[in-house]
Formats: sequence, C-alpha cells, structure tokens
Amino acid sequence: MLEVKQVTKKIDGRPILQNITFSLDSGSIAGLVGRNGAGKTTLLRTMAGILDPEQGSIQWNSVSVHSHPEVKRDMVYIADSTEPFHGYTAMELADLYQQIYPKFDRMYFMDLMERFKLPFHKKIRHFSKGMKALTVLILSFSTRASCILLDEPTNGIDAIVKKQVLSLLVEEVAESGVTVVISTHHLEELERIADTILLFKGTTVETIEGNGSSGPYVKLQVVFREQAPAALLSLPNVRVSSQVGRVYTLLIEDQQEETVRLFEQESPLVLERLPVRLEDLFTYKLGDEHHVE
Ligand SMILES: Nc1ncnc2c1ncn2[C@@H]1O[C@H](COP(=O)(O)OP(=O)(O)OP(=O)(O)O)[C@@H](O)[C@H]1O
Repeated sequence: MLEVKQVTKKIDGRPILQNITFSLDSGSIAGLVGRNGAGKTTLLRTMAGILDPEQGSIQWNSVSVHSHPEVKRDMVYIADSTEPFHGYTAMELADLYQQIYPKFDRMYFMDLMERFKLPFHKKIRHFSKGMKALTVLILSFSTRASCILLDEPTNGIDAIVKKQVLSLLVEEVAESGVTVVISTHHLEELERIADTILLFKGTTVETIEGNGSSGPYVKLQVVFREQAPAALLSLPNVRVSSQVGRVYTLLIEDQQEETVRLFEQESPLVLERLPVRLEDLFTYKLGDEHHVE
C-alpha cells in the first residue's frame, strides 16, 4: 500500500503541495490530474523520493521512502521527458536498470521489446515518440518494482500506440498487482483504466474513488419552457457546464435527488440524466481555478 500523509512541499518558498494525504491499494491504477503547473510532477517526484517534503511522509508498505532509501528499489519513476535516455540503446538501458533494480527481469524486457517490434541496438534518440513511450514503459515494468509512477506516459503518441501502452499497463496491473500512478491531461484514457482519481485542487489533492462516473454527482440536460430559474441555477451545488439557448447542461454535487426534484418542479420541456464524465468533474472542480503557470 502506498500512503501519502500530510505532505507539504515548497519550491522557492512557494507552497506547491500542502497537507496532501491519500492512500492507494496494491494492484490499483490512480490517475493524477490537475491544471498545468498544479504540482503533479512535484508530487510524483516527492513520492519517488527524489524531492524531500518539508513535512509529512510517503510510505510504501509502511516503510518511509525518505528515511529508508532502499525502498526506492521497489519504486520506479518515469519522467515526462525521455531525453536522459536518448544517448543509450534499449539494451544499454536494460543493463543500467539491472544495476539499479535488483529484481530487473531481463527475459521479460526482451520478450516485450520483441512483442512490440522495438529495436535493441538503436539509440533511443532515433526512436519515434511512440517507440520511446513504449520502451520506457517496458523498462519500468521490467524493474519488477511494485510501485510505478509515470509522468504523462502517453504524451504525443498516436491513438494506436496509446491503446498499446494502456493495454500493457492494465495487463501488468492485473498480472503482477503493481500499483501505478499516472499523471496525465488525457482524462478520457483514465476513465477506462483508473480505479482512483487524484485531483489537484489548489495545493491539495482530492481523492475521487472510481473514475468519476459514480459518486455524489448527477449530470442533467434541461430544456426550460421559458425563463431559466436563476435561483436554482445559482445554487451552490449546481454548476452550469454549458448553455445553448434554452438548453442547459448541469452538474449537481450532493443533495442530487432533492435538487433534481426542484428542477422537475419547474416543468421543463426536457430533463434528462447524462453519464458523468471525468471531464465534467474536472471542469466542475477546477473551472474557477486560475491557470497557475
Ligand atoms: N525546479 C523548479 N524551480 C522553480 N519552480 C518550479 C520548479 N519545479 C516546479 N516548479 C513550479 O512548481 C509548480 C508545479 O510544477 P509541476 O511541474 O509540479 O506542475 P505540473 O502539474 O506537473 O504541471 P504540467 O501539467 O504543466 O506538467 C509550477 O508553478 C512550477 O513552475
């Protein structure tokens, strides 16, 4: 189990992470989402033990990552840039990782590289973005580390490679019970694979169990006969996601049924429930937040 407890981190005196607390079970996939500059990379690097928190702790199976650096051999962090790997071939990277990670599975590495038809002896700088993404993912799983932290693993890759990357991820989590945390801006891919969403709100993280489709939210499409009821639309638990003429799309949090009834009492022409998407929650939670950087 990965436990992040009351983690606080400043950069250049500015608080980036404040009192961040959540825990993730083994064999789960968590999606880390938030606005640009929110602090996702900082959190991943702190979880990986690369950055020290000012306060709080990160524990992997009840052992502190920062006080017991040997735990890091069971955790792997893959940055959003593959640039540090560019001067190496895949085989050289395997050699390097084998020295760092005692459980590195060379056979498994070779099998997966062959399965995806990736070259062993070509410098990574000559790989396409998709090949780079797949190679670093294969490398990370080959460490046989139990906790894998991935910063934007599907950035800049096409839909087919993305599907391969995500299938590989799900396959690995199901087979070897690893815990994976993925930072991404691609919310739709998390809907398919994540068990938990960690949503950056300001300098804290809100945990949303499931992929956003369950939970205390209702999405409604309402077409009003005449004037839209301003008092209802400005209720604190109602957010207007969009409005086209008299057609309103609303997201309601908490007291959903009671609030839906209030809308029904207005006798709208149409009142229809729609599936709640992660993007709806993202906009609902973060729509008012300033773009950080
Ligand atoms: N080395 C650094 N020096 C100064 N400021 C930094 C440094 N690293 C991060 N920051 C600042 O910390 C904040 C969080 O950055 P971080 O990279 O963690 O965000 P992010 O959520 O990963 O962003 P993005 O989604 O755009 O990749 C930003 O305001 C960033 O400018």
